[in-house]
Amino acid sequence: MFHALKPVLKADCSAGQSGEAIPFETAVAKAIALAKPVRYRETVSLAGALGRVCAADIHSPIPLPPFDNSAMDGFAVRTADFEREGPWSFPVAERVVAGDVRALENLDPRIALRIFTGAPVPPSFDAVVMQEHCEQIGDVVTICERPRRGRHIRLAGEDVGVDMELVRRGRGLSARDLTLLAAVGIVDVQVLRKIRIGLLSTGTELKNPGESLEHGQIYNSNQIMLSSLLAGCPWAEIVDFGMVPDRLGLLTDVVARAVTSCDALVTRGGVSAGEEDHMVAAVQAHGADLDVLKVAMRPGKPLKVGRIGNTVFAGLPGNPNAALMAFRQIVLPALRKLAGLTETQPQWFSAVAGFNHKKGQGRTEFVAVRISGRTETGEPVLEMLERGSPASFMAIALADGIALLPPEAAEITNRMPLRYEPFGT
Ligand SMILES: Nc1nc2c(c(=O)[nH]1)N[C@H]1C(S)=C(S)[C@@H](COP(=O)(O)OP(=O)(O)OC[C@H]3O[C@@H](n4cnc5c(N)ncnc54)[C@H](O)[C@@H]3O)O[C@H]1N2
Ligand code: MOO
Repeated sequence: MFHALKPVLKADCSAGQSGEAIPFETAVAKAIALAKPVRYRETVSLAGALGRVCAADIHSPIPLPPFDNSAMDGFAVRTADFEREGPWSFPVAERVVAGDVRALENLDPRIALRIFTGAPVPPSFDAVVMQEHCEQIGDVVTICERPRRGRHIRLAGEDVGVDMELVRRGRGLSARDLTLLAAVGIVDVQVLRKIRIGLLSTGTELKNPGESLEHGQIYNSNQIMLSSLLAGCPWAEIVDFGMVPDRLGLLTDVVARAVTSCDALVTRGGVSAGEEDHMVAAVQAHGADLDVLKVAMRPGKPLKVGRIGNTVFAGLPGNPNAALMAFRQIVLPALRKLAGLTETQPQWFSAVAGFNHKKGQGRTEFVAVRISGRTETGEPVLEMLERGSPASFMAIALADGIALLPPEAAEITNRMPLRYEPFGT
């Protein structure tokens, strides 16, 4: 007996599967354009500033080094004292160690000073001779080679000048930035507040790892994928809305909570064409304005991006690799912009294909790849894993990174230049 079939296509195609897919680059530009950077600032200590977004340009309050100092253990001398031919002998008048705060001025002519690495070089002394090139007997040092003026002296301000720009606003503070700030004595920095990102998985089939699985059910893997990716983003704070079955009313309720408390809402699943896909209807019930409805990319085609009032909305497709690629390539750049970061895009490296692959022309494809070798010039040769299936977990788990297969190509042939993004960047 046959059941009456429900019509599959809705007249208004509200899930957004109707219409042309927009090019990948256009989708990235639209997603970035709709994210407006947060403005609220807070002050944090250097110890808590790693990865936070610098809110104002920072200039150096002092020079580096702060004073002329010795780069070697040895003897400080005045090059004008090296008259006629050597060797030259000088009485050793003082011992200057690192941290010596005495003002050693008006010292006698034709003397040398015992000096150590990092110790201040007194005025009028203009070279340091390494102790390996000196012979000290009692209080007299003998030097055989005439030193060059300035030799082994690190001059005040030669590294960093007063007022020099150290870090620019919009930069995610790195360990190297914080090292520089500590070196000039800065204690705390103004950063932009963390953005609050709501995470939500939808799917009646989903169970949490640890729960028992019945036929037809699967474990929710997208949740940990996204929370782990965002755990590496110190400029973001996660609000976890858990898992919600594919029911419009329930989804609408969660969206209502998310828009009042989050700067962005990132959902997974329920954005495709079937009548069990309610995510779009749920956000539209709250007046969502969607700029991206369908992208000429694989995987990730059904990605939705827009705004629900002041909240950025990203509806990732449920297929794990589609969620991963759409998140990394389109949603993450928008979230980075929202957090106030100036650099939003992934960093691509050049590589070459180590495979042949027929692809859809006009579509940008992202495939899991492994480095199988190097060209003569050192570029990675990429092996494509699992033919780019949007639902393969193993391919992504085994991959070294992602290759971008450009839309203009209908076929990728061996040794074709490709863009490659290693995982971990
Ligand atoms: N008639 C059409 N069907 C589909 C189209 C289409 O254009 N027309 N697009 C396909 C593409 S491409 C993708 S990608 C998926 C996206 O679908 P949804 O975003 O609606 O996601 P679901 O249907 O809810 O799930 C898809 C797939 O992923 C699994 N899933 C969902 N959530 C999770 C999770 N948290 N962890 C692990 N796996 C998850 C789910 O069980 C499904 O197998 O639509 C195609 N269909
Ligand atoms: O976006 Mo889908 O993953 O291409 O199948």
